[in-house]
Amino acid sequence: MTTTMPDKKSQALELAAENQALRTRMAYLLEQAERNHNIMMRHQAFDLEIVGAGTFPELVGTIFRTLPIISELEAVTLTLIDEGGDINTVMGKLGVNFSEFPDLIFVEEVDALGFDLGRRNAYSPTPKPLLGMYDAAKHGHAFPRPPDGLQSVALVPLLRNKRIIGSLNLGSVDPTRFTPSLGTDFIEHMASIIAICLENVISNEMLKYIGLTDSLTGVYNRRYMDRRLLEEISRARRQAYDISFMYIDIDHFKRVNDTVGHQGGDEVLREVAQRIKAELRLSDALARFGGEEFVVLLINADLDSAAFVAERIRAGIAASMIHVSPSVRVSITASLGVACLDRSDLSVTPETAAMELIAQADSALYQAKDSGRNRVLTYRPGD
Ligand SMILES: Nc1nc2c(ncn2[C@@H]2O[C@H](COP(=O)(O)OP(=O)(O)OP(=O)(O)O)[C@@H](O)[C@H]2O)c(=O)[nH]1
Repeated sequence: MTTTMPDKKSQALELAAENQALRTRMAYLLEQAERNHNIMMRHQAFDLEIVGAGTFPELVGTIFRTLPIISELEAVTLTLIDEGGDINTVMGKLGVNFSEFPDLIFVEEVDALGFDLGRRNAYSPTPKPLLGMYDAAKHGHAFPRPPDGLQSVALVPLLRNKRIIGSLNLGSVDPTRFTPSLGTDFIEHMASIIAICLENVISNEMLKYIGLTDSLTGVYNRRYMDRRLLEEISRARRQAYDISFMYIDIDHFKRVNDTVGHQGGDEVLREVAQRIKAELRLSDALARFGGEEFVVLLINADLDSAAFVAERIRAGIAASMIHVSPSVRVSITASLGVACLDRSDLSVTPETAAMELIAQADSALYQAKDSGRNRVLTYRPGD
């Protein structure tokens, strides 16, 4: 009877303390839930953004810009498998500037990604992410510019239909961020969305490229040149520099076909395309307009310098015989017509200016053919 009071008091104190602890725990859990909710929302917005990316630079740009922020990471890099360098070549041709993406790494084969793949076959389980402390010798290939104090990393395979297309590489200065015991569902899910988006934009860009190139010679086609010409005419007018256009037509190509066959003729077209290309600058554009006709758009070139390049191309084509097979060689010449864009009349639309420029080069080519072939003629207004 006499001892119950202190007990009750201490019980009450204990309850109050427990209550307080529960409240603190509750507040912590609420804060965590809110934080997770925010992270989820940011990731959902990120997913929407990358799913909506229409081009390769837009997609990788978004990944490198946004992912480090929403995931609170100090390093995010991407390694892509590019067997034979096709992705690199096509993206480069479509104007992707890889120097803008120093954290984009291309490797030739899957072994270079650093996953422990062992002997794989169609039934092998999909490889799991690699998580752990950063080790320059082991992970350096995935972090070409490691941030100061990089501590823990996750290398997450990018998978499409069980095929590894690359890896998403995440790095943190927090040593506890990526530990081998951490659950990987979240980062695997993120990597799977990134992999789908990457595959999508890469195939879209490849299709775009195929639609703009000539399948026989690999140079651009008429559709590309028509578009590019309009862009370049507008730019040349704005920035006041010269552009020139050149028609190149192989002489007596019908005879070549008759002599070496259509396949032999195709081989000649491929070789001529290479010989023209060898004389051009990277900024110039070469296209096959169809048949045995090539055109070149020269940026920052007046009529005289374009004629000089044309003469080099003519000489390059005529210089040595073309091997169409180990036992058959043919001599080829070409005629060239060159014209320079008239920038004086800005009331002319770029479309009309393009048509005029093409027609002027064509008329110079006609004269070159007419006056004996294997020569360069220029179009000079008023001549
Ligand atoms: N092998 C091959 N031949 C083609 C291709 N496209 C067009 N040709 C041929 O190119 C030849 C063009 O002949 P023409 O336009 O008469 O001109 P040419 O014989 O080159 O004579 P000139 O231009 O006047 O010097 C035709 O025989 C076409 O069949 C192609 O993709 N491959």
